[in-house]
Amino acid sequence: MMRNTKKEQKLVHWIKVVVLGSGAVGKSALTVRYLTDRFIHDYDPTFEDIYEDEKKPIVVDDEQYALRIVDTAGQIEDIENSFQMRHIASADVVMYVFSLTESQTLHDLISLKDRIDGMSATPKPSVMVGNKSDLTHMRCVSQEEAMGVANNLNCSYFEMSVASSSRESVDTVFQSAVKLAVDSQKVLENQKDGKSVGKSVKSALKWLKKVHRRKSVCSPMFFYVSPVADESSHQSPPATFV
Ligand SMILES: Nc1nc2c(ncn2[C@@H]2O[C@H](COP(=O)(O)OP(=O)(O)OP(=O)(O)O)[C@@H](O)[C@H]2O)c(=O)[nH]1
Repeated sequence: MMRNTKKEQKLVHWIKVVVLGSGAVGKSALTVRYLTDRFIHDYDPTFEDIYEDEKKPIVVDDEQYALRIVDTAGQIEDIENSFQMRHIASADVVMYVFSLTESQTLHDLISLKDRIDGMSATPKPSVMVGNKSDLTHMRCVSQEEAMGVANNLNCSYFEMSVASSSRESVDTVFQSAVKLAVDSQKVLENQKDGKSVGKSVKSALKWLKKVHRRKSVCSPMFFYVSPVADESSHQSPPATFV
């Protein structure tokens, strides 16, 4: 039997995921839960943490991808002039996190994505995570609002509780982010001009205004919906329930 030579082994590529969002929305809790399956109860504001995870590579199209996760600070007001920009500029995918218990964090996310997209010719592949779905009594962002915003911003959307969603749900968020990054790279390679198909922030805000004050719909602990191609079409039903 022939032994595998180094050349025959599958290459591991690195994917850089930058986790962004307002303070205390659960960016560190999400990152640590993914890496260790432990939930951090305490709040300790992050300056910047970088994790490299080669132990559980994510496989997309037969290739292995290891994650480099940058957990950023929640001080996002002047992010353009912050040292975090060097990570954002080199990110393969951006994970925007907001809290379902604070509408302002969703508004912050819209503005943040607009500013970040404006800094490069091609917007970064992005996923959006609505966190803290376990706090049902404090919830003030409905699924409908969040899905509409995600659709308008051309993001995949995940709604979950880092505190109580299953390990598989947490893994799915990162696996989908990697797949999105890989697929986007392939699309860009195929389209030399690679200009954005992203939709305007104006339409995201318009959507929020439209559904504002409507009754929230009951939410499961976790669901995922990918962006739909047609802005005028209705929302897809959740693709995954865990
Ligand atoms: N109930 C509940 N609490 C959560 C959840 N996710 C995070 N938290 C709590 O929210 C607080 C803030 O979480 P962090 O992960 O530190 O938030 P962050 O976004 O990294 O905050 P910054 O470092 O300031 O940017 C902590 O006390 C967490 O335990 C969740 O899904 N449910």
